[in-house]
Amino acid sequence: MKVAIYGQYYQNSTEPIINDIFVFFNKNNVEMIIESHFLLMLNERKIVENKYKTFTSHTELDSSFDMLISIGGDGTILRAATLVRDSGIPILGINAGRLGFLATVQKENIAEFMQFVIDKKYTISKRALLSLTCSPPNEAIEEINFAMNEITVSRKDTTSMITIDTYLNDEFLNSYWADGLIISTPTGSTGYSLSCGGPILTPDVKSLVITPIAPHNLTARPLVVPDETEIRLKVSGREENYLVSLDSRVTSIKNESILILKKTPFQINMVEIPEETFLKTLRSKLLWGQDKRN
Ligand SMILES: NC(=O)c1ccc[n+]([C@@H]2O[C@H](COP(=O)([O-])OP(=O)(O)OC[C@H]3O[C@@H](n4cnc5c(N)ncnc54)[C@H](O)[C@@H]3O)[C@@H](O)[C@H]2O)c1
Ligand SMILES: Nc1ncnc2c1ncn2[C@@H]1O[C@H](COP(=O)(O)OP(=O)(O)OP(=O)(O)O)[C@@H](O)[C@H]1O
Repeated sequence: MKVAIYGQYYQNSTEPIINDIFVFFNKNNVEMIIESHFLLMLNERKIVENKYKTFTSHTELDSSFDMLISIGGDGTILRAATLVRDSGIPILGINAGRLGFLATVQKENIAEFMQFVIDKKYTISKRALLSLTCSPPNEAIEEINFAMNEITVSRKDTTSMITIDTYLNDEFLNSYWADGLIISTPTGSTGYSLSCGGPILTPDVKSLVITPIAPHNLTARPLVVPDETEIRLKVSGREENYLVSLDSRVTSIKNESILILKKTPFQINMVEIPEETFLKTLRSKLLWGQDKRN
């Protein structure tokens, strides 16, 4: 078995996590290839010997890898997805962060959960992604053109709201007058969209959510549409530019550009361990069942 290991940060809590993973995988003859910046951080603190092979970019992650293990929070998983891209390599997230909606394996139970990995007792949860075409083209988007959570347009350099003309499959939907608009995948429905009043979708639902950010038309509400829908946006406002973000990556776009959002032809495979299902994560992160009155 061959796994890629990825993390963005080093903190004191990293050492025991790394220790648990490395002891377990070495004992079970699992080959580990470590992302080069992460290995450098670990080497500097003398946590890991220098004998491990490294990878530096997505081009080195091929089908010979069985899995990528992401050590961090949800932000680290979003970055891990940009390494894996369309290779199909499943991602398993070990939660060293705070919320850990996507990074589901808790750091306290690493050996137990890694045994599921070795025994192949896990399922794959396929996550639909969104991609963006911008006219005129925008280079910043083209390098990594997909979002696992959401694509957001939002106002820039101003408190003045923007107007977002929105079309679904060429049919006019609405002109949102708002701080911005979020187009979320089912995965992203528990992220930014949820904070703006959007519904939660389970990851296997074949839909997208269109959620306005603080709309001034008070009747504007989150809308769920089929994920085959082509969504076209045109933004206008007092400033010349506005922001577009794909998950954590942000760029500036000129007003009146045409944005077309579509589901990508590939998906990201997330590893789901039997005891750490989406519903269990939902219950625990949203504190469902904690109200002692029922
Ligand atoms: N007001 C908000 O809720 C808000 C604002 C901006 C961005 N975000 C989210 O943050 C993501 C970018 O992450 P970052 O690390 O760069 O920013 P960050 O460091 O500000 O983290 C944002 C928070 O969103 C959580 N999060 C991310 N994806 C999630 C998901 N699918 N389900 C539930 N929670 C999720 C993370 O756990 C973290 O607590 C965006 O894709 C967006 O979904 C949320
Ligand atoms: N490799 C790591 N080792 C130890 N702690 C980490 C590591 N990576 C991340 N963390 C901790 O998790 C925090 C958040 O990480 P990250 O940016 O990946 O997630 P996030 O998007 O903020 O999500 P979350 O709210 O789930 O933590 C970091 O500030 C840090 O405290």
